[in-house]
Amino acid sequence: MAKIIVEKSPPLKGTVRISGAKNSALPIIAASLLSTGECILEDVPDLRDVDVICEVLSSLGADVKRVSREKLQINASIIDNFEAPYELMKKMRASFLVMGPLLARMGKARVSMPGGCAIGTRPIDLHLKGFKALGAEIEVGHGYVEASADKLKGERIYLDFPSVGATENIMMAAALAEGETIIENAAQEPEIVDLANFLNKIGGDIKGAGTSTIKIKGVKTLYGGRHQIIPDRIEAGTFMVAAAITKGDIIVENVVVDHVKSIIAKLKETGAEIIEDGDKIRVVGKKNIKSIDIKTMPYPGFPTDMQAQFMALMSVSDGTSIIIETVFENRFMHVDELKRMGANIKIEGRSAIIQGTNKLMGAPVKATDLRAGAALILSGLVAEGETEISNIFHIDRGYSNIEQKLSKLGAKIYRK
Ligand SMILES: CC(=O)N[C@H]1[C@@H](OP(=O)(O)OP(=O)(O)OC[C@H]2O[C@@H](n3ccc(=O)[nH]c3=O)[C@H](O)[C@@H]2O)O[C@H](CO)[C@@H](O)[C@@H]1O
Ligand SMILES: C=C(OP(=O)(O)O)C(=O)O
Repeated sequence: MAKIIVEKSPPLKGTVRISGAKNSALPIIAASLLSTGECILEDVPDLRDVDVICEVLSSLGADVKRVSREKLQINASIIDNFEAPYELMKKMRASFLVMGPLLARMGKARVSMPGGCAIGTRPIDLHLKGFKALGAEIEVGHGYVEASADKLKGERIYLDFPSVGATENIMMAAALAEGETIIENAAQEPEIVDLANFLNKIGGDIKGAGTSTIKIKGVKTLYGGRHQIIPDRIEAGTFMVAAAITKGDIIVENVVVDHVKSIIAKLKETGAEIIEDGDKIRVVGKKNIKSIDIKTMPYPGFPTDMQAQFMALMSVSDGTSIIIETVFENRFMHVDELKRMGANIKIEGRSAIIQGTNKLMGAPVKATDLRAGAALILSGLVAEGETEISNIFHIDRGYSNIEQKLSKLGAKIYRK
């Protein structure tokens, strides 16, 4: 099994280009199932998760081609299967996003239950509540969810929590429903806006994405179209933390500044200097990293997907920090691994109390999930000696060419 080795590195310097967002690409690829024409998607990141969702689409009968490293051509004019099997679903939870499009397009869907994962149980009740409200009959059994409807009908749906996946799945199902669907307490993440923009480009009628109320007028047919995926705000944030933790000077380019406001605000609190310039952000790390408190929240709050990376940064800060995780109930798996490297962290319920130290030590550690893996790489950059990270398939789910991108900035990192 391959490992990533990170050695204590000099302050990182240079420019890094951010790839398209994983969390936009996945629902947009799933949404291509709604289209009867050809969809061309640009800036699709070269990631394991993207390969998996493409495999799911192919298994349903869609024609999916990677015409170049970051460009996909999807033709779902013929879909001859409405079942997404366990073998593919178990590789990635986000595969459940094909449920809404399949139901809308075929009137039927049979999709394996996604199951829990390292960061929490991650139920799908809100997705199912939405499908039911649109008129679908739902049956759950033998590890599968089956949904069927002669015709989906628009309805007003209130989400008890602004779930990203449920908002996306309901939005996709409602795009071809009869009449208007209103999602209240919808997720407001930039990836929701990107999905709505894509659906509108191929003939959909969606308003309000990016606010807590989304109105979807169902249309009869969705056609083909071309769309460029937005930049990955979490990849951008991870490199911004790399600049701060190594006390380096990095320009992150291809980033929407508005999407990383909370990350910028928190980095400034740690003392880092941030210079915004169009679609570029320069982060200059300072000698002294100030301790700060963080609470993860749905967008526009501080993203849970940046929690582990900031914990790595707080581990080498000048005082005591508190991080409260409110989005996932079990997203502290990286704590034990960071402690193996000398970090001083205590968990109390949903809070982590981090006492900064100036002495992290390289150690054999394992990536327990995607962002945990990123946090271990960041810690490895400043730890004495060598950090050997296993279970790196998690990292490959969401970071494209991470060793190459970091090496170009001067990091000592390689895969063996
Ligand atoms: C592919 C993708 O875009 N993944 C992102 C998406 O995941 P995902 O779409 O799975 O995250 P959700 O917003 O749905 O989950 C947030 C919270 O809501 C709960 N919940 C969710 C659905 C449901 O039916 N019932 C329920 O209780 C979850 O267990 C969790 O505690 O948003 C998360 C929160 O920003 C990010 O961390 C993930 O990177
Ligand atoms: C939790 C994440 O992704 P997923 O929802 O695909 O597991 C993530 O990107 O950090």
